[in-house]
Amino acid sequence: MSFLAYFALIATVTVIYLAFRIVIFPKLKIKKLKNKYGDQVIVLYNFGSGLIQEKKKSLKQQGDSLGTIRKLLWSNPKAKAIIHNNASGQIAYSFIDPELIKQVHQQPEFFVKQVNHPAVLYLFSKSILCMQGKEWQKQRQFFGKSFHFEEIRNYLPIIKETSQSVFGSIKENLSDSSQIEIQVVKICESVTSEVVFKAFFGFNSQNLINGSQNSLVQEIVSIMTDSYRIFQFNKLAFIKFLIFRKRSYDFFPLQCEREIVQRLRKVKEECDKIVQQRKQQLLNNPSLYKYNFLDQYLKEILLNKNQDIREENIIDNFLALLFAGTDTTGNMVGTSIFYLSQNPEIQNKARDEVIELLRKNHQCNKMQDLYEQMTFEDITNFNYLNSVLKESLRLIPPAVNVFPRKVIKDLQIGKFQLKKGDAVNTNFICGHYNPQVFKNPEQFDPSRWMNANEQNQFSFTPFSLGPRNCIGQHLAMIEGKCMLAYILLNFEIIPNLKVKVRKEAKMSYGLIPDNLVFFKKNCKNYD
Ligand code: HEM
Repeated sequence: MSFLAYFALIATVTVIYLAFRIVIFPKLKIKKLKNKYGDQVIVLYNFGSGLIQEKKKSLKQQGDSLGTIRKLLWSNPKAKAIIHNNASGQIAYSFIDPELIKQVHQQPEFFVKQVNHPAVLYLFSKSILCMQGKEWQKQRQFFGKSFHFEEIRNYLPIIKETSQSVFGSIKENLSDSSQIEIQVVKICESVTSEVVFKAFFGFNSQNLINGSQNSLVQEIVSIMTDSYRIFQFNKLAFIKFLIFRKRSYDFFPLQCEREIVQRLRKVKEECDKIVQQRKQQLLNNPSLYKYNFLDQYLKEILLNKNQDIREENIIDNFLALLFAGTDTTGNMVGTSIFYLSQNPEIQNKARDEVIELLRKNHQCNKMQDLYEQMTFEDITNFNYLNSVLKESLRLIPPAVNVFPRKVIKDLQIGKFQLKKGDAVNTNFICGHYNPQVFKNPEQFDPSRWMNANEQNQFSFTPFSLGPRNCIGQHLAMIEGKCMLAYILLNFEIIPNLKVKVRKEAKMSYGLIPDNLVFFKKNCKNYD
């Protein structure tokens, strides 16, 4: 047989295999499942892309990536799950019913996290985010201690100082009468990313990477965004991803993929330099240990000789915290700032709470002094501000899609029989907009959270649930309240009426464009 004939044969077999895997198998299976479960399920098939295509269409037509899903839910009130295809032809269940979501997340032994994105794997495969089983348990136990609610008070000085430095520089550039357009998520992310960096390494991230204008943190955040964009907008990269999945950077790399890999390598090398330097310092002088993640790691390894904690996990875990804690928390605070701008009464009420509580607890009047005196206890007592953040998380949960889970043993979830190899995608948005739990679900109403009866822990799950829930949730809420307290004390938040706001599910779910509000110096007299 000639080379050409071989090539034609292989190409034909590949096309037939892909047609079966991506089109015929999922279509038949979805039809079968619809017959079996009837109106308990909504079914969706999108050629080669699963829900990704549905979200793109929905953003274009309705200005909300999740608009179609929301409409489907409302027109199918009996549905407990959406069954759809994933990009690779896998069958995926997205449960709607909170009880079923709870059952999935409380039985992690039946699932593994399915992480296919090559950049995510390159950056985090040896981190808590991607690990499974016993390895994950060890990491979670070690990290869990530092993220305990009471431990977060140790990071408050870092959070206060970073918020003040970022938002304070905006204030310095404003005269009493002027106002300035604010890129809300971008500015909030510059706080949240720096907080993770400082909490991890104990100093700030000003050091530049050779050849880049960015600080180390900015470079990492920008690599993550760029690598997601490649899949979104480069069709060739996406097709390669469908075929090679997590190895797609390894085969026939495109120029843009090569660049990402180079940048990833550089970032890891920079982080490694920091770790090695600190290790040497501590070996020379153990009395230098401080309260930060890196020193705690090195203490376990060098002093306590803990075999479970390994040096090779340090950088991946730092990158994982940065990935998990920057964009999410930035979007939560950015969304809150947007809603406060749209609702002046709520904004005033939140500001009044902060000023009254701080004045009651401290002997000072000026906004700057109040912020400087603010303690961990004050922040935990900002109940209304807490409700503002929760209401933003309900309406626009930044982590709307958790990593898909792959079923590793057949199991029953409610009436649904899940087979080994199926995927489970969780869409928290469904519970968050359930009108039976939240009256007027589309309305931004923080006061609903002041009434404890209205809370339903399984319908409101922005931080996921079960043993693999968000380890950084207390840190995120304290950061959020601290940033909002600074903003409310120092600025009036004014809506940018020129922008047409949309809701996009990309790396996080959030509002676009980013220039959502103006800040004006708060010159009111509160005496
Ligand atoms: C508003 C802010 C945040 C939201 C909405 C959020 C949401 C979530 C969600 C939904 C998960 C589960 C993901 C999954 O199972 O696939 C998760 C996991 C995680 N989050 Fe967060 N997160 C936030 C902030 C943070 C912060 C500030 C940090 C740390 C600096 C953090 C670190 C992590 C880590 C390490 C995991 C993986 C935990 C594990 O697998 O054991 N998150 N987060």
